[in-house]
Amino acid sequence: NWQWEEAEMLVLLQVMYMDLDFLTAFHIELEVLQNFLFEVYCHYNNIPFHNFQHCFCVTQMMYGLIWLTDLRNKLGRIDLFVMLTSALCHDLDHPGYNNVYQINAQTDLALRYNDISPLENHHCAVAFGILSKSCSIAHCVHGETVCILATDMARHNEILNKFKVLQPVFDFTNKEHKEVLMKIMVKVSDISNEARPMAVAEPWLDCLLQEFFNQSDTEKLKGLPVTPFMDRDKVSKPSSQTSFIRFVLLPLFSELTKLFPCLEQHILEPVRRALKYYSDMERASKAEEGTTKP
Ligand SMILES: Nc1nc2c(ncn2[C@@H]2O[C@@H]3COP(=O)(O)O[C@H]3[C@H]2O)c(=O)[nH]1
Ligand SMILES: [Zn+2]
Repeated sequence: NWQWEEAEMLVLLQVMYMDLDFLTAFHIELEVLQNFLFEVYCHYNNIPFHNFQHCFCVTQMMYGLIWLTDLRNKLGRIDLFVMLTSALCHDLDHPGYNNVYQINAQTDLALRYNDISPLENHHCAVAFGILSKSCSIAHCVHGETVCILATDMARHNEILNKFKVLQPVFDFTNKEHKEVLMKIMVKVSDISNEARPMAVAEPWLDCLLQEFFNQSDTEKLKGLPVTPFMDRDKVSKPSSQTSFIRFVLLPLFSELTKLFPCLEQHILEPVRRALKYYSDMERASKAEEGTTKP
């Protein structure tokens, strides 16, 4: 992904919408789609991680997953449209400071949304604003809200557990089952950097840590509680990744792979390789620490 210019990413997003037949199915004029995509681009901030490039990667992953899992023949066109559009809009106007910060710093967003998923509610509100300008794209806004709100990691276990329970009896025609799968697909796409080749994934980790450290530095400056996994004095690249992969990525990705075994090589294997890479790095840095200590 690092090779694409912003204008190229906009064209690629357009191709994804065209390729999934959304323009014909929903009578969307090409110019309306282009204006919509440009508005989305304008509403992402220039911050280290939650920027337009992240939005592009998440949408691209969703597009890839839809093809790999043959969801075109399992879900309705509108469901696919909701998933791709949710991926596109899921971090709109992200300020670079997470929900915990919003709540502790009592920001306008936290006050507006009563401390309940302030960021995700804001991403939805900004998405509404953009979607309402182009009504031929504003399909099933309810579905998009549900999927975007599901990206709050505070709800991770709730959503994963729901999916686990449905897994053995999963039915693509059941509305409730479908909704949980759509949430899982958006969540998987959102945190899928480690499923990409290492040369792509590692710079993303640098960007994420830059945003994390920026938040914890601000928390220290303002005397707010310091978010431990963002503290530059406590986390390193390998420590951050080994626990994230073990406790978040592998459990989530394995569950989706049970429903779609073909995903094993695409999302599980690269993540296992990444775990080995960062575990080796962690061991090496511990060994080095051991030899340099007086
Ligand atoms: N440590 C770690 N956290 C990640 C990674 N990818 C996503 N996340 C976290 O997962 C979260 C998903 O929702 P957010 O975008 O709020 O913030 C994201 C990060 O906090 C990763 O590769 N490593
Ligand atoms: Zn995201």
